[in-house]
Amino acid sequence: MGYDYALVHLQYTIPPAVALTFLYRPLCTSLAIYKVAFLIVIAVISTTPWDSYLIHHKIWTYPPHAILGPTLFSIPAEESFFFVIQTYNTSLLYLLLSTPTFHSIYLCGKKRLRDGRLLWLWAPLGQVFLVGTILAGLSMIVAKGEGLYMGLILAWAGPFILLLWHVRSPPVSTFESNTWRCRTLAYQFILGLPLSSTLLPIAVPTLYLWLVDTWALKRGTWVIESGTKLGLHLWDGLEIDIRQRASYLASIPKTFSYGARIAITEGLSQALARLKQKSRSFYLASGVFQGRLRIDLILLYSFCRVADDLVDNASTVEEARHWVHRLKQFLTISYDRSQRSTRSYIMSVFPESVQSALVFLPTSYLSLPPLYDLLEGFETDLNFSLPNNVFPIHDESALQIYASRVAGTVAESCLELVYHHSLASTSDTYRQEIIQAGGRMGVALQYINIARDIAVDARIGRIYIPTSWLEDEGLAPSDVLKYPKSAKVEALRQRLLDEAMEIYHEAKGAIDRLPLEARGPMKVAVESYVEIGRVLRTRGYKIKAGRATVPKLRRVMVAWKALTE
Ligand SMILES: CC(C)=CCC/C(C)=C/CC/C(C)=C/CC/C(C)=C/[C@@H]1[C@@H](COP(=O)(O)OP(=O)(O)O)[C@]1(C)CC/C=C(\C)CC/C=C(\C)CCC=C(C)C
Repeated sequence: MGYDYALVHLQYTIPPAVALTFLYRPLCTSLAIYKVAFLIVIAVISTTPWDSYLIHHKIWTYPPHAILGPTLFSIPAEESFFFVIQTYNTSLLYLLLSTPTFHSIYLCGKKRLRDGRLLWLWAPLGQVFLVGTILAGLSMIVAKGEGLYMGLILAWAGPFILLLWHVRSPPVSTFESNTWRCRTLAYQFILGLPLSSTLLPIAVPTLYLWLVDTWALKRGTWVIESGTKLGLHLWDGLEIDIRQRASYLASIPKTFSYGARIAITEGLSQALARLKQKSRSFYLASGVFQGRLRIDLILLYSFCRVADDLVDNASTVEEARHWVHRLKQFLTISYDRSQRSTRSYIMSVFPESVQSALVFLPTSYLSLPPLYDLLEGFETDLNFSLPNNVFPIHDESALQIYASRVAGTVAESCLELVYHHSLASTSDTYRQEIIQAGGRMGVALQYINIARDIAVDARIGRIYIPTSWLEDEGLAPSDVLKYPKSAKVEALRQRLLDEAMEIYHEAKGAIDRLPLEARGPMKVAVESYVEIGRVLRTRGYKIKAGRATVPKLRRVMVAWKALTE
């Protein structure tokens, strides 16, 4: 009996497991636990017979002075633990590194990789290579010579990788009322994913475990018997052993994410690109939501953004009104379940660049009133151009109504999605209380948005600060339009921020009453935006494209704090 192998774990595999658990803990969901547990079960079941065979045939031995003693099918307990901890570490690293990756957009529809490499060519190439590898492995086993160990590795790992290369998504995936034909092979998905989700989680543990292996082989903690190995060394002390690499590849959950059945790659890609380009706060927050909720929030954002932009970017008020009308018409048709012409209406009336944002709005579980009210809120913006020069936000109550229409409604829709995707059961009254608080939070965020954009809005003739507040400072709307950065306007910005913070503090407790899986991510979404308000309260904040920005590191810290609180 000895402690050598146990020490390998104590020194090299358990510390990274603890560190990765600590890092991943704020992002952990029951889905992630299921994924890791599933992979561990697969790793243990597939490796145990193979390892047991190696030990029985004395290809792989453990000196008795290096192990504690208990065995299962002749495999020392430490080695069985290795299957578990190695898979655990690699899976967690993969999950961490792929947190920002929006897997659904890599599912199908891409015949070419981004850099133009032809994907279809990879299928036969992969097949030939993997089948060749397996055959080579089998022939080395039959020859029973120095290549025996390598042969056993290739013949064992090859079929797993071949299987992964070829897993197919279901032939028909449905999303809402849209049916999309798509058959995806896993290799398309694997090759399409960013390297941070594929190569990195394989390369880092492989290199790390090579180093550990070197150390253990040198100390004699485990031994590969001579006569069964090729004798090739990557560096002094390390046999070429692709076992780790193969098992990492097999342990990466590349294919079966929650959204794996959704073949709306193109629409999702556009929605994600829109979010990434337009809102750094919500883009960061979207990374910590999981599964379908994440997808639907991104789709909701895409719809809101497109609707807002259509109205804001119109060259005349008439054109803007026209878009509001068409958007309302779109909602009416979508929610009139007897009509099946939503898609053709979208295609015939809206520009191609925005069509997918409307097609993929999940109308079957979002209610109509908040979406409709949002469009009514946009109509307020059009009143800035009325000829009588009276500004529509005349007092604080007009401001509140406006903010709850353009942002309270968005909060309501977000929360509808949270509850739709949650298994937690809550009473209607409880839910209504939360949704009401959410609406208030939306108002707070909109106040921050207005406080940030005073100068940007003034350039297009808009002032959202109530006219009555301007009067309190002895200002006329024209003063704000001309000098949006004056000391008096700055005082009004701070007054608006005070209001925003008061509402935020009132409403934020409700986030802790949300279903567990949405709490952390929702805090990240809210806190990332509120941080803009905090920045606006500090002197000498950074301006980018005319707007105050939160530095990247600070945003990440805010997200981390929100998740770990
Ligand atoms: C994580 C994720 C992807 C969330 C998506 C949230 C979402 C659907 C946002 C839509 C934003 C949008 C474009 C709305 C149109 C109207 C508008 C402009 C509203 C302002 C947003 C600012 O977005 P952005 O900075 O991109 O816009 P501009 O650059 O100014 O054009 C708003 C400030 C409203 C945002 C309000 C919310 C997202 C609601 C937040 C509240 C909750 C989620 C509820 C919290 C829960 C409780 C229980 C308190």
